[in-house]
Amino acid sequence: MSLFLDVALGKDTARAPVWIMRQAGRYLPEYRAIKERYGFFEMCRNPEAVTEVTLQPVRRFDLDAAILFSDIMVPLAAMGVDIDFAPGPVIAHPIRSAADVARLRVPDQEEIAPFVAAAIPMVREAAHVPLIGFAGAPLTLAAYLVESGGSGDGFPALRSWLHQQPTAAHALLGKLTEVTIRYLRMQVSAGANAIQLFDSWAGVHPSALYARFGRPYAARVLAGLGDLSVPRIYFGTNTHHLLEQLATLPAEVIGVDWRAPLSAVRPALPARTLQGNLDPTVLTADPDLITELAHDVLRHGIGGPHIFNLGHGIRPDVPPDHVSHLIEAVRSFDRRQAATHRETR
Ligand SMILES: Cc1c2[nH]c(c1CCC(=O)O)Cc1[nH]c(c(CCC(=O)O)c1C)Cc1[nH]c(c(CCC(=O)O)c1C)Cc1[nH]c(c(C)c1CCC(=O)O)C2
Repeated sequence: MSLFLDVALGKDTARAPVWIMRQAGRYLPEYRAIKERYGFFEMCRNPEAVTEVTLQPVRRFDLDAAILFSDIMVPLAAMGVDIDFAPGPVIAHPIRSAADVARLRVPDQEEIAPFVAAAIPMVREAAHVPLIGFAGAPLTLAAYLVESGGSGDGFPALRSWLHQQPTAAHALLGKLTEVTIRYLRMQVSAGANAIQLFDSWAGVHPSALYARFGRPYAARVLAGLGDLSVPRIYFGTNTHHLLEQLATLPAEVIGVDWRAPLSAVRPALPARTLQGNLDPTVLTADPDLITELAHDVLRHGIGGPHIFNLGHGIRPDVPPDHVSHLIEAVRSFDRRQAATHRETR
């Protein structure tokens, strides 16, 4: 086993394992060099490029896990969606009607992303740490499909659509759920050691809407992997109002964004490993401040199993040296000693 998998499966260890969301990305010069050669989407579809880019951060840094290099939008191409990246996803024809939904294909497990199936064993062969596979959660994928891209202000077109066309919405979410289960099962059978379900925009919805269109589909995806004995991580941002609902998801690990300290979230999520949650902008700060704020996160993580991560993806303006510094700060923190110190204070 490994520190990352032990903690993901609920072990409360002296040292917190660490990995970083978007750890392969534009802040790394070696990533930018490969992207220049292929372009982003081509890179995602080339097994050698996927393998190389997945390995870049684990070669450079002392990380406890690798994450498959891909994008949550990748499996949607096999459903017949016309996608581009600029750099965020852009959908040529937004999905808005029952007929749009009906046209979407539900491909077999082997058809969804054969290049990912080819890359995973190559990564496993070369990596000395476990590999996290991932997919987007149905409601977050729907956000891009309906909005036809990203949104700076809470995906209003999606939220309107959920109110206007609930039947079409449930049909879309049902198809996305089925494809996502197949896609993640493929990743695990190819060799992924854990999976993360990215529901990045879960938090834009009021609790009642998330209860109808979000949680049930995320729960179905996670339950659909229940027989595979790999840890399941569910990650969303801005989810403080949804914690009661997250507490009943079939996931071993809940990812938390940077807004609230882990100690404030922990009581609502009993018997779960928490993952997070340093504010990503801290990585642009002076190294001494990085250490101080990373140790704050670690102190708030005491009281149950904790995987250290950022509260969302790493940003392109981060100097790679600051990442090495952060990992060193996490490594040097003894959670048992800090807990004793806290009790005797
Ligand atoms: C919402 C979402 C997307 N993609 C993803 C999410 C969920 C995670 C999150 O909330 O951040 C998931 C994702 N996208 C990417 C990964 C790689 C694995 C990793 O290192 O974590 C993962 C896990 C690569 C990527 N996906 C994308 C890039 C940048 C593309 C480039 O290099 O030009 C990378 C490295 C493009 C992308 N793709 C998406 C956006 C919003 C963007 C643009 C944002 C940005 O500029 O960083 C959709």
